[in-house]
Amino acid sequence: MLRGVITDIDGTLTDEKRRLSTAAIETIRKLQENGIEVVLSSGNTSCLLKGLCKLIGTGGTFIGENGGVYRIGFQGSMKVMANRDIAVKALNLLEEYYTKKGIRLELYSHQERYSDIAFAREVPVDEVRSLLAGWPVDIMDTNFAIHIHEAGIDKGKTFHIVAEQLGILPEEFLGIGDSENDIGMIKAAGTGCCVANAQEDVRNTSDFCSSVPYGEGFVEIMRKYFPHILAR
Ligand SMILES: O=C(O)COP(=O)(O)O
Ligand SMILES: [Mg+2]
Repeated sequence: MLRGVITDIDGTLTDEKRRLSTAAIETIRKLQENGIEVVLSSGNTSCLLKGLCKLIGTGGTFIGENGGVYRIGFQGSMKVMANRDIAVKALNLLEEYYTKKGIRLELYSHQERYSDIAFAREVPVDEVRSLLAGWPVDIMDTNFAIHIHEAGIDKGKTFHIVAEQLGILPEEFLGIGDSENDIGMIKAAGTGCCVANAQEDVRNTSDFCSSVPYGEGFVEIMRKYFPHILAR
């Protein structure tokens, strides 16, 4: 039986311009009010996630920075899963290389990150991967940003810890997302889903993919798996 939902944010609850779907918010509220634990899981920062949990109306548990940070409930203290130093060193190398080419990387929320670094997708991710070949880091392209963090961290690994602390088995969760940073989480959840705009490798990992994209796709999937709560 499903007891929890772990959901990506950008591209799953939002559209391509990062605008939240109000229908998805309503759906999350109904799930949470009916005893389904909804966990937000994003590449974004803990600052943003803390606000979103409150404003959307979840139980306060989140995973941020692609698994690099997490918190259990509103009262939990935030835990950091990775050493950020290696990501910052990798960034220094990239900045040195791109500055010589006259390119300035646009960093995202640099001061608010505890475990990773993120920047705009204005340089080819394959080039970033080859510049950092052999470094003990993972590089994620989320369609919204390029992220770098210490190797071995991802939403899926941190999800296992979060599920245990919530007292819900990973198999009792529905996991849903849209891009490569969601694959570990979608695989780890008992039911793995993606929205119609998902990257090809995410579609191939999922048990079910919605017919419509973004927030509407999220709602379609929740109605399919929680018909008793979300009957129209
Ligand atoms: O922060 C990003 O790059 C994407 O965030 P997401 O994991 O919520 O899609
Ligand atoms: Mg996403």
